[in-house]
Amino acid sequence: MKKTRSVVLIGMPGAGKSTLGVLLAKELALDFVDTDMLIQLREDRTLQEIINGSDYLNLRRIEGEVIAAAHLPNHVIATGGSVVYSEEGMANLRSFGPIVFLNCSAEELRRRIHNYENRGIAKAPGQSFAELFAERQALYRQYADITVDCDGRDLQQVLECVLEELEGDRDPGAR
Ligand SMILES: Nc1ncnc2c1ncn2[C@@H]1O[C@H](COP(=O)(O)OP(=O)(O)O)[C@@H](O)[C@H]1O
Ligand SMILES: O=C(O)C1=C[C@@H](OP(=O)(O)O)[C@@H](O)[C@H](O)C1
Ligand SMILES: [Mg+2]
Repeated sequence: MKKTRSVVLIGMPGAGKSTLGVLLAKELALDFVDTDMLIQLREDRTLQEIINGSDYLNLRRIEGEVIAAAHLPNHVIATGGSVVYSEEGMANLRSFGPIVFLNCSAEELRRRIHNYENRGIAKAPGQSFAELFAERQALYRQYADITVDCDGRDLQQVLECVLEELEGDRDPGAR
């Protein structure tokens, strides 16, 4: 499938996908979408309500369905941290443009996330942050076309790094 100009942001909750996504969309003159909003709109309830009303696997299942069916050319796409559990969803996202992994250390993420247990994270009950981090890190790396390290960088600096990396990644055939 022909690539569009979209850019897909992946990474742990707290990595900055939603916040950075808007800035990046403005900079690249693209539309912006946060896939968490697509899920909530389809379900007419919040992510936390989905988890409370069923469980984390149901949220992952719904997320996979929504992402696999989404048509998002020419968007900056901020995903939820659990998107990488859907192979079909990730294949669909990749058809729209490169996948950028916002890589943060566990220590930095812990500083940013204060409500790990009730933030709506799609994790197994009792799964520790360290366990979730390790499990996810492998998946983010597997799907990333571009990895940007975010520790020690403010939003503006991360934005500049992402733009620089995208500039060097213009020829998708080279990937
Ligand atoms: N590079 C950064 N430096 C400091 N704080 C950041 C940075 N990127 C994001 N944040 C902050 O971290 C929090 C989580 O950001 P958010 O965009 O919601 O992450 P995500 O969508 O990946 O879960 C927000 O308060 C945001 O302002
Ligand atoms: O990592 C996760 O399990 C999740 C992250 C959330 O998005 P952010 O990564 O934007 O916080 C949201 O999709 C959902 O609550 C599940
Ligand atoms: Mg977000």
